[in-house]
Amino acid sequence: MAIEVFAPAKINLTLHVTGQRDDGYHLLDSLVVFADVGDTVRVTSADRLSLDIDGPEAGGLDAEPDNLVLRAARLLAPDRGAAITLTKRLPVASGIGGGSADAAAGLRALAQLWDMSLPEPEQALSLGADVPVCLSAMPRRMSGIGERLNPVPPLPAMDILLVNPRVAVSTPTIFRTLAEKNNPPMERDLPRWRDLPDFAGWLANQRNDLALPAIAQQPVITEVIDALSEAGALFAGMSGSGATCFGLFSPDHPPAEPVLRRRHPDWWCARGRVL
Ligand SMILES: C[C@](O)(CO)[C@H](O)COP(=O)(O)OP(=O)(O)OC[C@H]1O[C@@H](n2ccc(N)nc2=O)[C@H](O)[C@@H]1O
Ligand SMILES: Nc1ncnc2c1ncn2[C@@H]1O[C@H](COP(=O)(O)OP(=O)(O)OP(=O)(O)O)[C@@H](O)[C@H]1O
Repeated sequence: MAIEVFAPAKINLTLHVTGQRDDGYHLLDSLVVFADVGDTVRVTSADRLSLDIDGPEAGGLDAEPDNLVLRAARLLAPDRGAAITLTKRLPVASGIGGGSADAAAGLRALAQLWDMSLPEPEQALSLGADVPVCLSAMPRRMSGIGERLNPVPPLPAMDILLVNPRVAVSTPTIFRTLAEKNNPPMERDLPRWRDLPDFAGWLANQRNDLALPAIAQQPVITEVIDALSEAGALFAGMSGSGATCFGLFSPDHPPAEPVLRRRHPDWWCARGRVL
């Protein structure tokens, strides 16, 4: 039996860093969505645990024991076997949760293969702060260090363009170089957005507190955000700790993607729909 689970890209539309715990982890308040752009995890029965990686972004990763898909398998059942194939389409270390999305998809696929229940969010968190939200794979307001998940008001339909300037960014380094750790959260109750322009206007007044330290390390991020705005995005920003940026578009007015691709042939670029 083969089971295939899609691992959608995670996008932090907002990312407010509101404090730091004694163990060094940061407290967040983030509006997280997913896109129909992502990796695929496929599992089949086998005596021992193995991982193959293929796909256009496979070069960025080795099938080492610390691969998050293998760590997810061992968390679920330390001694069981399965042959896992990871098709990698999301750039590695790019702020769109690739590893966490793969871990969550791996947990789903293997829980089905092995007829087990999924781990609790606290357990999933031990694989990575983004794993609980990736397990939900729905728009969520994420807080705590990533373990508290709340529903959000209905979002308008939107298309998304993801662009990565092909620079890898280390999440711990960006958190470490963030100057101010105690920033205000989003408003207590999120508004009921009328439509996409209303939502984009609201986003323009929110923040990604990791953008400044990420831009200090990789100034090209500013160029990416500008290019997305030039391509007609109603709102453009950076996801997670970068360097991937996103532009939001009305489904009726698709982005000027060919122009962007022509001007920046080296950048990774993927267009999709917000799920
Ligand atoms: C930046 C985000 O992508 C926003 O969604 C996440 O908070 C990061 O999630 P992730 O990559 O799954 O993070 P982890 O693998 O758990 O942590 C990587 C490193 O980032 C830092 N980290 C991560 C999450 C968090 N709330 N506070 C932190 O300070 C820690 O130094 C940690 O060692
Ligand atoms: N299946 C995987 N896919 C991607 N990275 C993985 C995977 N397994 C382990 N890793 C390691 O995890 C690190 C972070 O990669 P990932 O792509 O999850 O970062 P990210 O997109 O910045 O995530 P986030 O948005 O959650 O911060 C990489 O340096 C990589 O070596």
